[in-house]
Amino acid sequence: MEASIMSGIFSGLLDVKPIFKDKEVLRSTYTPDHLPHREAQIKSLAYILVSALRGNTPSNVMIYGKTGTGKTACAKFVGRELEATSAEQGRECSVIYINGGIIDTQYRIIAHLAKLFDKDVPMTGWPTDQVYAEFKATIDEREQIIIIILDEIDKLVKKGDEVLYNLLRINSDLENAKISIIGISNNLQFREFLDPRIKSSLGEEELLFPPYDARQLGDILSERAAIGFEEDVLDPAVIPLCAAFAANEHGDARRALDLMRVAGELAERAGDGMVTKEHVRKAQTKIESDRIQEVLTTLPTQSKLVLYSVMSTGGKPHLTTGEVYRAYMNCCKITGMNALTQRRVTDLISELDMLGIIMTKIANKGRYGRTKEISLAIPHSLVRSIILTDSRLKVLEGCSTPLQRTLGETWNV
Ligand SMILES: Nc1ncnc2c1ncn2[C@@H]1O[C@H](COP(=O)(O)OP(=O)(O)OP(=O)(O)O)[C@@H](O)[C@H]1O
Repeated sequence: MEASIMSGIFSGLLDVKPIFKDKEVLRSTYTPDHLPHREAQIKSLAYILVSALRGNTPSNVMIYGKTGTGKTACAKFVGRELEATSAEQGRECSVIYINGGIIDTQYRIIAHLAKLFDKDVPMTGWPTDQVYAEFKATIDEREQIIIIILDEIDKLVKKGDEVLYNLLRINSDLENAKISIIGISNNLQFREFLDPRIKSSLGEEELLFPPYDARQLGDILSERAAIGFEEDVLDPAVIPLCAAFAANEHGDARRALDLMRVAGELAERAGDGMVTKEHVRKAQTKIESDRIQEVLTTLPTQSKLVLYSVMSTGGKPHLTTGEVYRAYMNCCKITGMNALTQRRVTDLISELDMLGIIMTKIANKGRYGRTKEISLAIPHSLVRSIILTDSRLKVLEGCSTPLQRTLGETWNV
């Protein structure tokens, strides 16, 4: 009996017209075989790396560009082609991808590289010199060229630049193997922070990836849609709308692809059989709200407390920094957390403003001078639900009334 109910549920769902042919190709982790509007950058990178096919060490390269401009996709694509061509020629050339935001210490990077070359190095515990020595000895057993793509290289350097310095000068200790680095960063100011010794060898070559415009994003989406969606499920207005939304932000192809995929998921879940402009608009709202949820959950506890203080003062539309600070001090008392200075809290307020969670505006109060007015930019319920999952702040649950009283008024929460 139960089995027949279950199969009934599934057969009902299977009757719905499928939207996706292959959803994976609509994700940002997928590297397509064709990257429209990046021909020039791909050619430049190939021109630099072709030395490897002649047995020479390619120059190191830095790739700059805002998020979603195809830096990673192009570097991986050229890397894949290089490995395939060198294999055809019988040359040893490997291209290794490392995300510096994930593998982010010198030790872990070298241990990870050593492991890729079958040298068993523990992920912690050895002196760093020993890990380097093992890695160098292993790769130098053969004549080979190793190209390391270091994505989010700026995050890596934030924790110290020794690893870059050491990798960039490793070739002088090697006889047979040679290493080249491709660094990727979406921080255009990154170069300015670098030690001059690193700057000159890392930036031997530099490539810039400009943002896409709406027409270019439209072409990228059309190629992806052709392999990712079933035929005739996209309303013709969907791709131009996704492209226009993403071009408005900053020409981010990842955002455009996410919009198109999420719009498809919403259409599929509703059993609509066709993706329309309405689904794209809903997808835009959903992505934005998911982004805010993520930002909220990863905020440091003190920032959460400041945000809660803004919310706890409830219906009052525009708060001054002083009012937020008084509410904050009260929240500190209730939670037993250390109170920061008003100056520091003002900095945290500015950070929350930049993240789009609160709004601040400077108001002119005539002879009283200028003052900052603060209000919440997201629903109270969202702040409440996420903030209160932080165990140190849980005690604030249901404390809104005392907080209002500290401001001497009774606003509605
Ligand atoms: N020219 C293009 N053609 C097809 N797909 C593209 C193109 N440019 C970017 N994409 C796609 O957009 C998504 C994001 O691209 P990618 O990860 O390369 O961006 P990025 O510049 O490295 O961004 P970030 O700095 O955030 O890592 C990927 O799915 C990628 O395949």
